Amino acid sequence: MAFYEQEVGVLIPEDKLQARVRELGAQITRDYAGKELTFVCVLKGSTFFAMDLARAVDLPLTMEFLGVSSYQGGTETTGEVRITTDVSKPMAGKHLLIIEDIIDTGLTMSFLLENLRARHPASLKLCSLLEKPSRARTKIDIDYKGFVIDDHFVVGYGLDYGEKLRNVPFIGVMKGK
Ligand SMILES: O=P(O)(O)OC[C@H]1O[C@H](OP(=O)(O)OP(=O)(O)O)[C@H](O)[C@@H]1O
Ligand code: HPA
Repeated sequence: MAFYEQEVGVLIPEDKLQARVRELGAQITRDYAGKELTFVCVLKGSTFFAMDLARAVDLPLTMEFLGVSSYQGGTETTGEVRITTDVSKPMAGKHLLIIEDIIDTGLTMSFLLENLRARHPASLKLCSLLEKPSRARTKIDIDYKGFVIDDHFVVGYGLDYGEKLRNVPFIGVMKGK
């Protein structure tokens, strides 16, 4: 029995996740053909999704990583978004695709979009595996979206609860929460 089975139930199973990642990869491949694409992967939550998606894109892309934190281990945002690690190269003139795990209140993405826009990229788009519209505090347009979910605090496939459960292989919900 896996370590998480008593506390986590399945919301989106692994095979459904992987099938959607392949579809998104094919769509991104078509849309960015002939362009130099840079993934801006948002640490830490998007890492599992970003690694799978990168392998589903049939283009020679570059990967950058940008760390932001606002939940500080809990299930409610602190409302204060901080950059914990910045990208390693200038972003000016590049075709940026932000890779995120979840748009929940939208506060993190609102901050990030403004921050990256100010660096004058050639283009800036957003790919998020999950969207939780019931908790949105600001409107975020998602160019590539995996799944829309109801108001659950989700874990797994990169998403954490108190920094744990990121390595659960599916999108799960905490039992009894
Ligand atoms: O739409 P919002 O309400 O702002 O929530 C979404 C953000 O919250 C999580 O990050 P977190 O701050 O937990 O950092 P982590 O990715 O390192 O877990 C998640 O990975 C998103 O970046
Ligand atoms: O539902 C969630 N789960 C984990 N991390 C999160 N960060 C924002 N929303 C969530």
